Amino acid sequence: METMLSVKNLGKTFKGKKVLENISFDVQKGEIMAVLGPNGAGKSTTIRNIMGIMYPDEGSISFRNYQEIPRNMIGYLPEERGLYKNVKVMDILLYLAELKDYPLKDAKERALTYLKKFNLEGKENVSIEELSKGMGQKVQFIASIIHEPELLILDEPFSGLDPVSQELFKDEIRNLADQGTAILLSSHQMNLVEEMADRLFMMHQGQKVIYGTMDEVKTEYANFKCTIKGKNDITILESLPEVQRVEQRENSSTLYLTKDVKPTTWLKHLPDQIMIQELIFDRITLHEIFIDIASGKKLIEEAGAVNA
Ligand SMILES: Nc1ncnc2c1ncn2[C@@H]1O[C@H](COP(=O)(O)OP(=O)(O)OP(=O)(O)O)[C@@H](O)[C@H]1O
Repeated sequence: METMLSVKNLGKTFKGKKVLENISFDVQKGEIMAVLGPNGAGKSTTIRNIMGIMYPDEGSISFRNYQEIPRNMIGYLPEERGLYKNVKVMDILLYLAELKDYPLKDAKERALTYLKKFNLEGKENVSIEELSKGMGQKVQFIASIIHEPELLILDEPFSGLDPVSQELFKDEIRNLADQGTAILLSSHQMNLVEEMADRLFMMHQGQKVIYGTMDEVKTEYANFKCTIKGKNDITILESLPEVQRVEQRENSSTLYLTKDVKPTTWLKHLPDQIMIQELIFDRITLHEIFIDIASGKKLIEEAGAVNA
């Protein structure tokens, strides 16, 4: 594994308020690293510091062995969308490729390939302002990868996309990683992150709360839960061993279990009086871990930190 981006002990203060504190992570060649956190956690500030849009008060950022981050080796999809409005799709893509010293002939070929991939075939000569929001976002995504960057930074790439386009983006981001691109991704779509990220860095109020591979995070933080379909008395469910809390709906209940529960033993001891039409036993999702953190539950302190 080759480290492409290394962020060390980043700190940033705005008007006396510390918005980043001791942020450290790296991104390896060929991996998708997700930066997650609730609104205001500091994700965009971290990315803007990496991109040199602003400078950190503390810490350092390096790309491979370079002192200065070489802009033509990096692709960036900013959170704020918007390309020049009055310009044709192909013209803007070629212009941006040229700014990155990428050969025009190759850029044109790549542009056509990606326009086709994103169902924008034939839109080369349409001006940006005539495109829908989602179409514009696809063009902006193409603009961020037209020059074959070694490191790709995507700030909320899925926002505003319909489910089909989200899948297209997801597949393409995975493809790029498989071809060796190092990808740093910030997103609120937890289901997509869960499906695609190799590692994740979760932050809250400018600080690290979780850092590790998806498997490590799941094993460490995603306790088991058991969903039972059928009408049951909540007091009986709550009194079962190793049940932390119960969420009850009309005709089903979800039991959130303690960290060290052994599924086979636990299931064996379910009393006969419990009515089971269906039973699903799995782990809590990244979405649920995220909600716990964002709502300030003590999950992190209880579990300890991965890669602390
Ligand atoms: N230019 C700025 N001046 C002052 N404060 C700022 C500035 N930019 C960001 N902040 C503050 O820094 C904190 C982190 O903001 P940031 O935009 O990085 O969060 P985020 O995790 O990207 O949030 P979101 O998910 O809402 O995009 C917030 O408290 C925000 O108010």
